[in-house]
Amino acid sequence: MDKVLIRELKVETVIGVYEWEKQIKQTLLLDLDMAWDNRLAAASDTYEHALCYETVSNRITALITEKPIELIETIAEMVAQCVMSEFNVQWVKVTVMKPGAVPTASAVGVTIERGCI
Ligand SMILES: Nc1nc2c(c(=O)[nH]1)N=C([C@H](O)[C@@H](O)CO)CN2
Repeated sequence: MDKVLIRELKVETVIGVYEWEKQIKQTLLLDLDMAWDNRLAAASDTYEHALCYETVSNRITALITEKPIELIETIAEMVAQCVMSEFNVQWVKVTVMKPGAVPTASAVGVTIERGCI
């Protein structure tokens, strides 16, 4: 199955379980793999048939920054549900990384897959 990808989408937001985290913004990095049949867009060279990674990126950024969230698991689930319900994507893999959360790791994170191909 074809896919449309977003890599290392950087979102600054209030995220975390501890009190001090609720007072600051931190950086999240998101990777998305979205199942999408790219043949129609390619054959017609028509934007309307493409899954627009820019539109998806903007929507996800708005969604994540709407309100404070505690867990990156919640972010991953929100993003997956949004992409499937608003963009007609049948399968999505979402990775949410929180660089800096564990100083001795370059990043920590979660990955989920939702839907079926
Ligand atoms: N599985 C998770 N573990 C932890 C999370 C999380 O969102 N998912 N969050 C924290 C704290 O917010 C941490 O990032 C503070 O540095 C700890 N563990």
